Amino acid sequence: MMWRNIAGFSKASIGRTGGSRRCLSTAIPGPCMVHKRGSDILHDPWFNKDTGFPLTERDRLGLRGLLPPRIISFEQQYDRFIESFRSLERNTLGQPDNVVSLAKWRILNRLHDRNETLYYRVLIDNIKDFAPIIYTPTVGLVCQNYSGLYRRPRGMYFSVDMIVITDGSRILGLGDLGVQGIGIPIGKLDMYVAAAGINPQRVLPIMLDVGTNNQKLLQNPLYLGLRQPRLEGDEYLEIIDEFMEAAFTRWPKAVVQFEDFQAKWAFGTLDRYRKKFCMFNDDVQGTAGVALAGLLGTCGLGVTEQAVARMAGISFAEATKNFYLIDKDGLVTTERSKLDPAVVPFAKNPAEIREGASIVEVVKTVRPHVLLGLSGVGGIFNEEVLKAMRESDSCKPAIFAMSNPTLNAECTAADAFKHAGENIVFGSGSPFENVQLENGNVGHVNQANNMYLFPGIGLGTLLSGARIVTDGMLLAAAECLASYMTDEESSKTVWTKCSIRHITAEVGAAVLRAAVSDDIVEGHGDVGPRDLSHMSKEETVDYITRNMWFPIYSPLVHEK
Ligand SMILES: NC(=O)c1ccc[n+]([C@@H]2O[C@H](COP(=O)([O-])OP(=O)(O)OC[C@H]3O[C@@H](n4cnc5c(N)ncnc54)[C@H](O)[C@@H]3O)[C@@H](O)[C@H]2O)c1
Ligand SMILES: O=C(O)C[C@H](O)C(=O)O
Ligand SMILES: [Mg+2]
Repeated sequence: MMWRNIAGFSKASIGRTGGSRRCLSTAIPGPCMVHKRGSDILHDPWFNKDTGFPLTERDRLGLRGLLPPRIISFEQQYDRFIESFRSLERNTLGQPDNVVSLAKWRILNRLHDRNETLYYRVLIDNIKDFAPIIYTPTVGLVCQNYSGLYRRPRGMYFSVDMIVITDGSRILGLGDLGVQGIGIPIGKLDMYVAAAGINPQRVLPIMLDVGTNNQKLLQNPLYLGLRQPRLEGDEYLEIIDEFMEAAFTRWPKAVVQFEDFQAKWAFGTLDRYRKKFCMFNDDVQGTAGVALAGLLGTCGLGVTEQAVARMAGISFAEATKNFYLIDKDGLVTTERSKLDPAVVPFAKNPAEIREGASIVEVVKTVRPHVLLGLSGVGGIFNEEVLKAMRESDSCKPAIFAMSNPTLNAECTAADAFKHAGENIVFGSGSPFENVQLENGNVGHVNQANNMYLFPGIGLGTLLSGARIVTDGMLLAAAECLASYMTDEESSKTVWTKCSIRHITAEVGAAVLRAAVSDDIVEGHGDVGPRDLSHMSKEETVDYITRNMWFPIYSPLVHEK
């Protein structure tokens, strides 16, 4: 673990460091804002500016001689990095996708390890190109190879706002990856920095190593985690309980995001903690919100409100009649033994459609409007299933292949448009290129990934000071996201067309305002609960936006 010495940003500590004898004096030097000197600064990615250190800082922080004399501006450094990245793209043309993706991840990761300000700036400005590398789908490949790729730990911090925790038991659709799953909290928190403007000094990725049941990893001599089977039952829960108590004792105002826990623990831990701690489960709640936004969005903006109103107007039992749940054993009916209580309301009458019916049978019988894939199994929306969707009762059927990473998607975008028809709405968890259709139009791909929701849920909750995340806050987030999908042909990609920070600010504001409605806001910093409740929608968006961190080099010494 790396301990970052960030002392020196408060007035008191500026006073303490002011007389540091290690500051080489020029005229009448002002105080230095950092305790570290020389190579310690260059090796700290938070402070490091590489060749961008101005002369005053080189003098006073003991950097002369450690850097080449020429000063390179931030913009030049930025352009140079982008040029190296593009040259890597050129040099790896024609090589296998996995090799290229990992090479791209390495060059970004090396920058992250060296200079965080530059790293986050290139990430924010090029989020469309870089999110698929630091996040889904390449992060899956990184997790699979993590023990071999590992170079340097990612930190320990003084103050924490956002924690993303995993136990590594269900990493994307790749199964149990043990400690190598740490790549997911790191990737999610990078998205928190890029999309929500959470200060990278205040995020904490956590991997709880409770063992792994992945035999290949247990036998791999390079595997970095505990070589023991996963803890189970009460022993497991005691560890999670201890973590939650410790985290909230240390950082009572933090928000904890549970990520990629296997279903068996995802639902149980959510029930156990959601009324007690400020936490949510991204895969359960964030994903439900994205799927809901997608469903509302496919109705078109005009009818979204009506759809919500109608949904609110019917009972849960009525609503479940419209859903057909298929798992690895086929369609779930009441004939199934040992039904999970959460599944019971969805179980169909076997007289209507047989127990265990395949996806294609269900599609042919039900002629659904929407096909939603969260199976983790690549390709199960095969040609036959997709062709059956042509008989959908909807004139604009929706196909969401939400499983990650790319190879685990239920179908590709190209296959969906080719087999199911050119009138479909397509969404996928991992990015796909838009598809050139035979009729000359473009088949638009929406990225139906919780990355459009969790940053706003986390940021809105944090800035509200709420101590729990309510259903109202989650529904507000989904409805807000749905409003970004319009029915116009040209705007089908609108989720990705708007800047992700813009979407996050709006989603965050919706979450915060829902927390106000639920009367649970406690305020954040100088902004009290009354201030929050008096803010208009626009003022709330503005408040959220003003609280976003942005990467620029800060001066490390006072000029005077
Ligand atoms: N796009 C997103 O934002 C997003 C969010 C969360 C999860 N996911 C993806 O969803 C996938 C599943 O995650 P999860 O947490 O729901 O996993 P899970 O293990 O809880 O659920 C998988 C389900 O798929 C069923 N299944 C397995 N094989 C099947 C088959 N051949 N046919 C039909 N059903 C089958 C299983 O019975 C199970 O019910 C993963 O790939 C994950 O990456 C995507
Ligand atoms: O990580 C992602 O890309 C989305 C989601 O949380 C998943 O588990 O697949
Ligand atoms: Mg996940």
